[in-house]
Amino acid sequence: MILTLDQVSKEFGGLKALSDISFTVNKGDVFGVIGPNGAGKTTLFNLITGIFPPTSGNIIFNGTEIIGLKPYKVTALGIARTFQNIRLFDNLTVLENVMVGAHSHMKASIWQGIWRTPKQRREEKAVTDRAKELLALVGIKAIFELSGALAYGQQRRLEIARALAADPEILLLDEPAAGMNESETEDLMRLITQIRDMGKTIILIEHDMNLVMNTCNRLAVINFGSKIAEGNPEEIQTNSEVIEAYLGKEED
Ligand SMILES: Nc1ncnc2c1ncn2[C@@H]1O[C@H](COP(=O)(O)OP(=O)(O)OP(=O)(O)O)[C@@H](O)[C@H]1O
Repeated sequence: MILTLDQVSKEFGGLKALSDISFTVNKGDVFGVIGPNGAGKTTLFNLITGIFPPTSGNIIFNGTEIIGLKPYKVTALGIARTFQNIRLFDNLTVLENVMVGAHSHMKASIWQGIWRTPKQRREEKAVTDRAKELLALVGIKAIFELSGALAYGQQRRLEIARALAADPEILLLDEPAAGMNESETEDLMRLITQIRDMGKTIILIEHDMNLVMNTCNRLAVINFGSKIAEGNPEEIQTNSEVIEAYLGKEED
């Protein structure tokens, strides 16, 4: 197992956003988290990535408790994410946006930054080369354009490249298909499978059930902050409580 959530709860004031959520993600999983709007899915990602701590419960990554760690520490340990609302630096180029994602892995100190030692130049070149590889992986060619000039679907793929630049063991994707058309979504499905084949573990929040059922090997269903089911896609699709709470309804 690579990530374990043990009875994790989160309250905001009087609102219980998550109640006693437990599940285990294994290395190489594409683990889906699904459920109606407002169920608590993004809150789950915020807890895993250290945006805020849980009210109670524990989160264990590779045998280490990660509760209370700052987001940059969680990233440095090996968990990177994308956001539901795209968060790119529009005034940086596509390539620079990915290079920013590698920041937590750059070893050269600020003094080396000023004097630009050979070590730093070597490191910079390695980061640039890696960023270009990742952009090729996600299929973006316009690497010297400002990121704001990219089409929406491409911006979502750029976010994935940026998260991968941190070389995470686990990649958290928050609604990566949101706003994508059918062919963009199909490309995304292939990309997710490719990233898994690179040895990464993926946790995916997504409303597109075709994508979820075709890419995930395991799923947890959240409803009103509680986990109502966990299983493989077939088990989830035939679970009557899940159909009642979520799958039977039209989602936006
Ligand atoms: N920082 C916060 N402060 C207060 N309440 C919050 C905060 N973050 C989330 N919530 C509340 O927690 C609940 C769960 O929200 P969350 O965004 O996790 O749901 P979600 O399942 O990701 O929904 P969606 O599919 O619409 O993105 C909601 O009632 C939301 O208003």
